[in-house]
Amino acid sequence: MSGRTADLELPPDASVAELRRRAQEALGVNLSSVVSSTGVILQDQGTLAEAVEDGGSVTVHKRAKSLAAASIAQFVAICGNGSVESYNAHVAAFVEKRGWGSCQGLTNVQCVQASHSSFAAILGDGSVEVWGWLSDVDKGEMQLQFQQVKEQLQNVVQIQATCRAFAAIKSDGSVVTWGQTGEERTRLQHDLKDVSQIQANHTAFAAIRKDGSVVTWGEAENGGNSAMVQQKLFRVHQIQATFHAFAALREDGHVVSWGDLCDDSMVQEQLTDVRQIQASSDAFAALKGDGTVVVWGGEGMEDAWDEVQDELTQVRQIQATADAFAVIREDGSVVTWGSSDFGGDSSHVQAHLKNVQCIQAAVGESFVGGEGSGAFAALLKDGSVVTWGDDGCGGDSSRVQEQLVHVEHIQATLCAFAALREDGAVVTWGHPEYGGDSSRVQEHLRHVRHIQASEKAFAAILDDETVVTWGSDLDDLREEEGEEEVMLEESPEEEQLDDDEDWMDEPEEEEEEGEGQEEEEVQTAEAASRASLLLLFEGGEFLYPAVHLGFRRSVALGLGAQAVELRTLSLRPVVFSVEGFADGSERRALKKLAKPLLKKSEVRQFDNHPADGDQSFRSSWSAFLPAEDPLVRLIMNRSQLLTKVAGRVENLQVMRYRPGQQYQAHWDFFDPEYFKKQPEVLGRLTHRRNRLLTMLFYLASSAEGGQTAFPMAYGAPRPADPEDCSSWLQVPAKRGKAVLFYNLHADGRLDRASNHAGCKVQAGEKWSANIWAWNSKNQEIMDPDLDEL
Ligand SMILES: O=C(O)CCC(=O)C(=O)O
Ligand SMILES: [Fe+2]
Repeated sequence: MSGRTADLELPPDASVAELRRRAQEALGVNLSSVVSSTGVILQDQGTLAEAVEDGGSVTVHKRAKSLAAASIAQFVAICGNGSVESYNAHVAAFVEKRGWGSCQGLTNVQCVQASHSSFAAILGDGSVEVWGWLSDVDKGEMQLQFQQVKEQLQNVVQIQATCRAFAAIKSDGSVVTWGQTGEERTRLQHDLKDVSQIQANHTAFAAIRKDGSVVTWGEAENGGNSAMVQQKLFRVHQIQATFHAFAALREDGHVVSWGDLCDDSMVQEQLTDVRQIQASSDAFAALKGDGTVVVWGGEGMEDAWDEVQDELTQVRQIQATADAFAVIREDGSVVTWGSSDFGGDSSHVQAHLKNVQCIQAAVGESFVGGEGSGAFAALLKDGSVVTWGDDGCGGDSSRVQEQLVHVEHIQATLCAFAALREDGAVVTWGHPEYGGDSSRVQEHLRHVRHIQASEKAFAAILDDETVVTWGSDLDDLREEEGEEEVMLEESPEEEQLDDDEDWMDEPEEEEEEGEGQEEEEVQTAEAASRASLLLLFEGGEFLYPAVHLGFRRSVALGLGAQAVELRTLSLRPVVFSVEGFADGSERRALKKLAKPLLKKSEVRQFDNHPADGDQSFRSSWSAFLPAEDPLVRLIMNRSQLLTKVAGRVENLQVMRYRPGQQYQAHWDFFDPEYFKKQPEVLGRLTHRRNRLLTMLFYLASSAEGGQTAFPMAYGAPRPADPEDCSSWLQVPAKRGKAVLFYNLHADGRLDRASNHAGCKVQAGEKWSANIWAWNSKNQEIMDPDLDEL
């Protein structure tokens, strides 16, 4: 494992799971499958004796995680199995409505392309899904257009996007476009054949066809119309884009450019033997075979270049911010030109710019003619870093200079840098709102393997595969929402109304939310639209991201249905309170249905438990409700829509607790360790199959006590006393409310922090309904006989 080794001694009858666990501990990494020398994935509960011959070998695989960056206000998570989860306050609502917010719907994602405000993903079968709009106007328009072309989107191999439009290349070389592409559909349909590549700037597209000709569309003056240069556009093999123009590199080394602010007539003669083109927001720089550089376009950029032209020899690499260029020469020196706010002036650090290995650019946010700033960071061969450009954008790294040693790699957002050091630490500087301040997460930034930047935030993958994200927008979000109180207060008025026998009189409780609340939500949404964040799941199970304590999201469960609200109560275990899941008449009807069916609750016995079990462990009465009942079916469907676990829920169960009754601290998953002698249970747990989540909703609560409590929340150890609810995270069993929590991690590992209890009812009665969902579809698990642990 990256050169690390560990000696483990295990008896022949030790399980494969045990081997993996021990290896994980010893190496400090997450390991997924254990594979025999013949390539068979070994099942967890098999023994080593069965799996390996004497002197034989097994390999243990480490799951590689990757991160995908996103545009300004959105974020993309890549699940361990190549599926994707995208997320933000705006996007989430849409994704969840479509039902493929889960990793299931979007499996095998090949790539994701972000336009300014939305995403498109190519799925494994070559079809395309899109999501995420910042404004309703965009959304309506884009959705409509997408629906019109969706059927044509098969066998897609590449997608490109401008701010407002998408273009997808199909394997037969045809192109499908949607969004604001200009009203030229007929021409495009005719011209867009045999396309091999597409390049996009902010508002126009340029496609290279297999014969090297070019087809353009989109905003005409920004490159969407190439008629003026059309006869020169042949044998093109590469196109670069500024915000509003294109430059095409031909096989013969000539360059042709068109669009806004990109007049190349002054330099056309020099544009020969070009090897590479780099673009700032509005200028191009071409690196020629002889190591010189030619610049055109942009305001004042050609003049700036003129001044340094003598120095531009033996150039190896060109980098650009939005309004400046920097080149590394063969001898490791650096030459810069362009706006000093963007790093065009490096004179004050020239003495240090020796032996430069590579340059990273915080491009800056600039629109042509507008204000903005950017910076460069050069990584030297000795692992130190030199920066210049706008101080606030990372041009000034003096605050962290001493820490910038043995740097291996630098990443940049639009206005900040993060350096990964050899020792796995991360050093950040630059604009705090762009990730330049990582102090909030600094203690976690150890053993970092990889950093990734979006436009405004960073994410780091650690050696143990966890992901840490930072970027000050996230902090804003937190501050604006505030850390919610986790103990939900029960209002005494409501409690009184809910007496068991006067069901029919139960009034529908109305949420009394003041106007202040609404205002707060608007603010939160605004904050969210500015946030960039990367979230990542491993293993392909969709879990609602907990985000932070008090985080609220509204999930729409279909047309006309009221949205359900989830609020994060704990990050580990992941626990949400749920509002608006079932209404009063539904709850009353469920209770009525359950009443005649109630039996003493059972627990699935562990191997070493006496047959009659411990009576005080689970003392409630309960009933599995008939799945044929229309109401039961409705509720179960709704729970599947909410939790995105289609076809994997057990029958709905209703529980009644009377005074003194409880459910002591326990786990809802089945720990294979406890069922070694019960093959019928073990058989259901192969491939990390288990109970993924539990959703409880409270039907009636005249009870004192009876909370659902999580002893291990916030890092607490397993409780010594399984009945002591006093200091645990508690969710009151309040009528109409619900709680949703995950018993497993996304990859199927048991989350022991999900330990929970139904606290003792002191007085009155507690009625709740319970939905357990598995992480894998398996007919047998619907067998109500396989009861709770
Ligand atoms: O009743 C409760 O609050 C907890 C119930 C529970 O843990 C379960 O049914 O698995
Ligand atoms: Fe439970």
